[in-house]
Order: sequence, then structure tokens, then C-alpha cells
Amino acid sequence: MSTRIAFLKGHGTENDFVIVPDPENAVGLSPSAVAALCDRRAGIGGDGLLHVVRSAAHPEAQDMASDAEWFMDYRNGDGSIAEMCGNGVRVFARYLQHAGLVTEGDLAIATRGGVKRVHLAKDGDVTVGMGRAGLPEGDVTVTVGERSWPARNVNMGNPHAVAFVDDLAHAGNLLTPPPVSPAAAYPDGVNVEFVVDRGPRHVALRVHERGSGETRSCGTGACAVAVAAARRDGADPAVTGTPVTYTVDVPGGRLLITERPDGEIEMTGPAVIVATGEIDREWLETAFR
Ligand SMILES: N[C@@H](CCC[C@H](N)C(=O)O)C(=O)O
Repeated sequence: MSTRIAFLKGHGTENDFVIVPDPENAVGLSPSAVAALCDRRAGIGGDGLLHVVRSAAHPEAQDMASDAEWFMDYRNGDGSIAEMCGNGVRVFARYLQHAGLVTEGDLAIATRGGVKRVHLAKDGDVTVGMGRAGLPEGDVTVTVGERSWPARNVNMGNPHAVAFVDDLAHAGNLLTPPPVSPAAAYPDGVNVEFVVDRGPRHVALRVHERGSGETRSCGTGACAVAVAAARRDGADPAVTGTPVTYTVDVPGGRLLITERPDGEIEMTGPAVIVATGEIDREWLETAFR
């Protein structure tokens, strides 16, 4: 067995990922190994990890293998598993193109949140069909220090609390997860978005991600924000019959989010591969099992 494991590093609007190509699902990636790889000082560094596996070779994806050859086994930076990662899907698609496994145009990627349709455009942007948002009933509240805001509970496959605030600085340093109540609304934890208006159908966010901390971007979070903003602005496409597009500025760039009258959401943004390298297998297997 080789003593080296290939990896790549990539990002989408500066939400950065360690990418581990492993078509036959042969590389054991325990939560502690993932956390070690994502560590920014002792490891490679990343908000999360994209484990690239053939759907047919992964027990969680075998039933999607006829629709999507590749499964995005996404992990958060702390080693936990999440249902979906929007920026991750774009970067995953870019990796497949980089590796010569797909070409420009349309493809499908299996995720824990179902099969996602992806378009790799000539201009370099990547568009992902993110599915429909769930809008669980019930009020939720986000608190930072002395301030609290009513928030919208939005599910994009993974859970989000979206709070509209006057100033993104009011989110504070986001070194710890902002409390969200009632906790029962999010039994598996939550990603929290703080949002300000920048102009008509144009917002900006900061995000604290479950399992990663504050990140420079969150694709599912941007979708959740666009959905919450459309409901707040009286622009729900299911009601108006007209698609609505929000420009969502994130600390690491810009995403365009369109919601259609049937509820389907599309996200468009960049995806970049920045480096390739090799992981020392002994380090991975002995130090972090
Ligand atoms: N950065 C991602 C979301 C990653 C998962 C999230 N931290 C969770 O635990 O739900 C994105 O771009 O969507």
C-alpha cells in the first residue's frame, strides 16, 4: 500500500476544503483524522473536507449510483458529518473537472441531501440545483451578548437560523456558537446567518457554521438567507409566480441565488482548485485514529 494519500485544496468564495479523492472508499477517515487534516496549524487546513467516493462504493450513496456516479462525503472541520454543503458541491464538481472525470456542462453529484444537478459553465462559474427550502413553523431567536433577534428557521438539507440585523458587527467575534432558542428547534445543531441589506434584492451575511465556526462563506446559508429575504420582502415566488434572484455578498465573495415559483433554488458562484499534494499515511493512521 502506498505511504502517501493524494489530496487537493480548493475553495468556493473562500469556504475552503481539503479534498481527498478515494474512488473505492479505501481511505479510512475517522472524525479525528478529518479534524487533524482540517487543522490550520498542525494539518492542511480547511473549513471542511470533501471525500470523493464513487456512489457505488459508499453505503450511504449506493441507492443514488444510477443517477450520480460520484458521492460527496462531506465532513465539517471538527470531523462531524453534515447533510449538505453548497460551496462544497461546486468545489467537488470543479475537482471532477480538474481530474478529467467530467467535462464542462451538466452533471449530477450524490450528497446526503440527495442528488444535486450541477452546471459547469464556460465562464468558470458553477451552478447547483439546491432543491427546495424547508420552512419549519415556530419562532426562533438568535442572541449575541445583550442583543437578540427574531430569526427564520430554514432547512436546506441542513439547518439554518437567519437573523436580519442592523450591522454585521453586531454578530461579534463569533468565536463560539451564538445561542439559538428554543434549542429544541435544532436538535442536531444549527448554522447561524446574520444578514444586512445592501440594496434591492441584495444582502450581505456573516455566518457561524455548525462544526466549523465562522467561515468566509456558506452556500446553503446563502440560499437560506435568500429564501428568508424573499419572504420578508413579499417576493415569495410561489405567491408572485415570478422567479426571484438575490445577490448574497459573503466575506469571501458573492453568490447569486434564484428561487423559482416551484420552490427550486439555484446557486451560482465560483469554485477554485488551488493546490495538490500528498498526505503522509503513517501520520494519518497512527496519530489520529
Ligand atoms: N459551508 C457549507 C455548509 C457546511 C455544513 C454545515 N457546517 C453544517 O453542519 O450544516 C455550505 O457551503 O453550504
